[in-house]
Amino acid sequence: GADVTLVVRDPARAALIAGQGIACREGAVSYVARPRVARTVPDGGVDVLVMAVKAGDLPAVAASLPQGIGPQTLVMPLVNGIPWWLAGAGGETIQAVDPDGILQRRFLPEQVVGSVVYTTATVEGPAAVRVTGSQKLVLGALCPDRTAAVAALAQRLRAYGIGIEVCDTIVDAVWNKVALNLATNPLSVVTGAPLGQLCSDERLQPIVSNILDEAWRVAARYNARPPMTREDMLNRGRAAGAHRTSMLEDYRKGRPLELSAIADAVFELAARVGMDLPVSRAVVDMARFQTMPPVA
Ligand SMILES: NC(=O)C1=CN([C@@H]2O[C@H](COP(=O)(O)OP(=O)(O)OC[C@H]3O[C@@H](n4cnc5c(N)ncnc54)[C@H](OP(=O)(O)O)[C@@H]3O)[C@@H](O)[C@H]2O)C=CC1
Ligand SMILES: CC(C)(CO)C(=O)C(=O)O
Repeated sequence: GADVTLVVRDPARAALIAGQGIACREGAVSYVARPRVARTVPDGGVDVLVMAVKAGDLPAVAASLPQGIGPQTLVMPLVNGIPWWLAGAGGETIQAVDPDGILQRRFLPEQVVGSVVYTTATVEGPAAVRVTGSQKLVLGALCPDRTAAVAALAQRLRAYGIGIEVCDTIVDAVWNKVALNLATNPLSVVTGAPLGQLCSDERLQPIVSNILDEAWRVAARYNARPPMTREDMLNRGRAAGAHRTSMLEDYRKGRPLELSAIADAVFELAARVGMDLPVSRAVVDMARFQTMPPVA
């Protein structure tokens, strides 16, 4: 297999995983993954850097990378929401996701692999992960002359059993997933409902549909054409059944909500073209309200 190093910043957890590996459950299949474990990203010799952290942690990750992560390293952010690179190469940044412009400065568009993650994964313990349902990773080059490099990476990942779709228009795929996240993640925090219920309950499903429509209207203003219809999205959500969104998981654990990338960045891009998203804003405001300490 590939030579994989898992970067774990917590020393106790790093020692645990180095000793016993990670117990993985994928549907009915269980196995132990035994990657090499490090506390920081190795300085050199890295072909592909996978950044699977919450969007708000990306600037800190970028700031901590060693010099050895240079233009020769492909960088694959497995992160929900509007990616920093959607700002383009013009020097403008998306404040909500890249407030100091560090991501835009640290990574060249040529080295970034645009990525969209469809999975339902839950961390069950310090060295245990569970994945339910089907998984898919959509990859695409940001620059046309990097298409072959991304195709080669996809080929390698497929050989390890990862479901990969390579897409010529990764921006469309990004907006597709952003719409799903904007429509379901904040509402899951407000209601506590799992995905299946959000997309089928007669009181919640219309809210989800309205937010999907709002997100698609913004996407259209940026010339993106998300490939899924509203009904495709609702069916995907229904199929996820009792799965709780990653944002609801974070809320229940008292962790920060990933609203900057999933909501604020969409509002920022919408405002640039003179649009407001009233239903999305109302639900996002309520989700934020849920995280405030109770009034004494
Ligand atoms: N879970 C899911 O089903 C799905 C998640 N996603 C998206 O994937 C991304 C990752 O989500 P998920 O895996 O669920 O998130 P988790 O919060 O479960 O895991 C994120 C991990 O990132 C680690 N981390 C954060 N900052 C650093 C750093 N500077 N150095 C090293 N490690 C760091 C955290 O470490 P520590 O434990 O030390 O805090 C944590 O283990 C998010 O954008 C999410 O929205 C997309 C599709 C589905
Ligand atoms: C499962 C899904 C699609 C829910 O919106 C997701 O991406 C998440 O939980 O963050």
